[in-house]
Amino acid sequence: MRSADIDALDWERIAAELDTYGVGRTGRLLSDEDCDEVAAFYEKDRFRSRVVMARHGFGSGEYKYFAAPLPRQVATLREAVYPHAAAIANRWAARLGTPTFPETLHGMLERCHAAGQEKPTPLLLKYGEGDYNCLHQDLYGEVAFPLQLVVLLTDPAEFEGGELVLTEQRPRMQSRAEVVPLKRGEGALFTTSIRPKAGSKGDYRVNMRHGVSRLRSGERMTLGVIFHDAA
Ligand SMILES: O=C(O)CCC(=O)C(=O)O
Ligand SMILES: [Fe+2]
Repeated sequence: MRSADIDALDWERIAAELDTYGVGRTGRLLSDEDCDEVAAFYEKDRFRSRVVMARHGFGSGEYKYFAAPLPRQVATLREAVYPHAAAIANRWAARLGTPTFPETLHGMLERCHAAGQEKPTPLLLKYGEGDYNCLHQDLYGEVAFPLQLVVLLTDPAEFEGGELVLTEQRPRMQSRAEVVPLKRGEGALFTTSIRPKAGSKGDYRVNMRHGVSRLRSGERMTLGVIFHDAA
């Protein structure tokens, strides 16, 4: 997809869903051809590290962080989605009374690099039967952008289970879960950790985590796009 296609997504709806639920489906971000091309990188030499999730207690399955330079499709997505995500992040920052974020990805990455966070964080994740991803937050240092993107690369007809799950921890209340069904090439923009939520007595802070439920059969691949770099 070109950045004009990304600009043409229904950002008003996506932002409204993020405000209410902490996650919004974006609609299609990658063509089927791009999904295949991005997934095929998994077997190529384009990564800075590979994580076998079971070794760290993160779940089961594996993922790889892309090395710089990022593949064209990934770089375009990260750059083109960022300004729309930053508009949402900055409205949240105003509500939370926290510092704002640069308007461009370039500005955000400069801030990361100045803080010693220089490693790219976009990643490919691969799950087979029985694999899952424990609830977590993708924070890699002091500098953190509050939203991130995930794109489903596999046709959902090719696997069972393996749902993207988010939990929302509310002060002095029980946690709420949200499951996000995605089509192939579709993305979900979601809260990395803290967001403001409107309540009857004004805004309060909720803490979110995300993960993936157990894959019952088949194979599932996703592209994760995190907007802050890692130390
Ligand atoms: O595979 C998924 O749907 C979620 C992966 C994930 O944890 C991420 O993109 O940060
Ligand atoms: Fe994650």
